[in-house]
Amino acid sequence: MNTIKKALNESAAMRWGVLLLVGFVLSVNYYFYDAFSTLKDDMRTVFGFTGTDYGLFASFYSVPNTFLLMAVIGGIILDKIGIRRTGFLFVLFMTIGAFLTAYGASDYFNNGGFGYELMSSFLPRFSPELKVMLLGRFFFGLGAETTIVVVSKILVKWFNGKDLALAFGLKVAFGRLGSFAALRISPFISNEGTNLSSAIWFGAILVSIGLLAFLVYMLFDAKLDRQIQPVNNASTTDSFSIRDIIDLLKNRAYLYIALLCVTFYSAIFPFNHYAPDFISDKFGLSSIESGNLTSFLPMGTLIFTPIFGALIDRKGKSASAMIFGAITLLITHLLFALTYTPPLIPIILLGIAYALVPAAMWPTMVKLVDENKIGTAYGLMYSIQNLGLFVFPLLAGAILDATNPGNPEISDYTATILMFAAVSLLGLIFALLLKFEDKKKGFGVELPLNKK
Ligand SMILES: N[C@@H](Cc1c[nH]cn1)C(=O)NCC(=O)O
Repeated sequence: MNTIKKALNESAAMRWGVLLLVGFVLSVNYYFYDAFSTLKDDMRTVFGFTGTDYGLFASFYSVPNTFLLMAVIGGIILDKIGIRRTGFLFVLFMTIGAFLTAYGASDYFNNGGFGYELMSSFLPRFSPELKVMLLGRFFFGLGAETTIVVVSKILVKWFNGKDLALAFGLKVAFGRLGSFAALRISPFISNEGTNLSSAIWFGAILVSIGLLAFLVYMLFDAKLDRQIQPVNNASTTDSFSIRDIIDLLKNRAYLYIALLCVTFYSAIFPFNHYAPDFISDKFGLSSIESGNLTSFLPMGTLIFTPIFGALIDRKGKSASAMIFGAITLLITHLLFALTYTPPLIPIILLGIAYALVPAAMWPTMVKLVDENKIGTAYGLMYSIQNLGLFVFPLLAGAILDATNPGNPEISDYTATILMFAAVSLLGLIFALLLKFEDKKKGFGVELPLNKK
């Protein structure tokens, strides 16, 4: 009788099952990241948060990843101690952060519960609930970014040579599904702020279910390791050197793509934090209506990112796709800031940019960097990106407050959105520089990703 067993990753059903499990972890990550954008106005009425307070809250996600370089360090830890221990640790951080955030917003805490006095005893400019929520956002960000790097490594482990690009496109789609759900469910539960705390607890509970899903994944990961360990042992000993980071930063094409990454996402994610409130204020919609409208964005990208990814696999033109996406983003912000074009039109344009650039940008890394340095390359790119995700929500909140004195119910977002347009213009310049550098050095960024 034949006793040779297939490794788990050779079964298509197992691979897609694993994608579903870790995709769920990403969905809850993105859910909690985006759940607050439709609650901005509710946090203003319930907690008296100003635009600056809200901007600070959104920005705190990036503090550990930028100032403590946690995304790079997380990537290095991942390469050293492996997927299971790193993944568990960082998904746990994400869960602790989500629960801390919900605790800070809870009625129990705000009625003098555990820690309230302590939190009232310093920095009186910030309310006790904001301070606890900032701490929660810090831990959530610390866990969430490295979790994305861990999931990328899991996909390489299971899908390398077997539909890897499609798996990466679907990974982005799972994230967008979480954002879509957040924009729909969060304002619905909050019900104009009457159940604000429940809306945040709901998100935290989802994140904790993500931790359970990761624990289940760990069982499969351990089994796969038992099956493939002898084969892989020889190739997993590449140690980290600071020289790797210096070499990356000396590679101009890598630098341009990292700068495109920070500017492109800084004109999207921080904008998304304000989009439902902006649309509601400019076009006179309720928070549920503007949340529903904004949710077309992740819904569209959920469908189109894997499709654009599959096209780039076959036809190439990644640099051109990034340039086209950057131009579309610039047009979107100019339409939002300077015209009353029905908001669905700029949202569709934004969706095209938001699907096109990520589909082209993330896989292009394999053309610029050796495969054994790719974890460090992504980690460094995420840390640089988080600098933008820290600065721009803060700047947006400060511009909003400066141009709308007195924290009014309806705000004029023109100056804030023009700031996002300026950032998009910078992104376009870096996309063009990338294309020129590729032409000069011949990395092959415009060539298809699939090998003939
Ligand atoms: N670093 C993440 C930021 C993020 C957004 N939502 C949750 N985390 C990122 O850039 N992801 C790439 C993407 O295209 O979603």
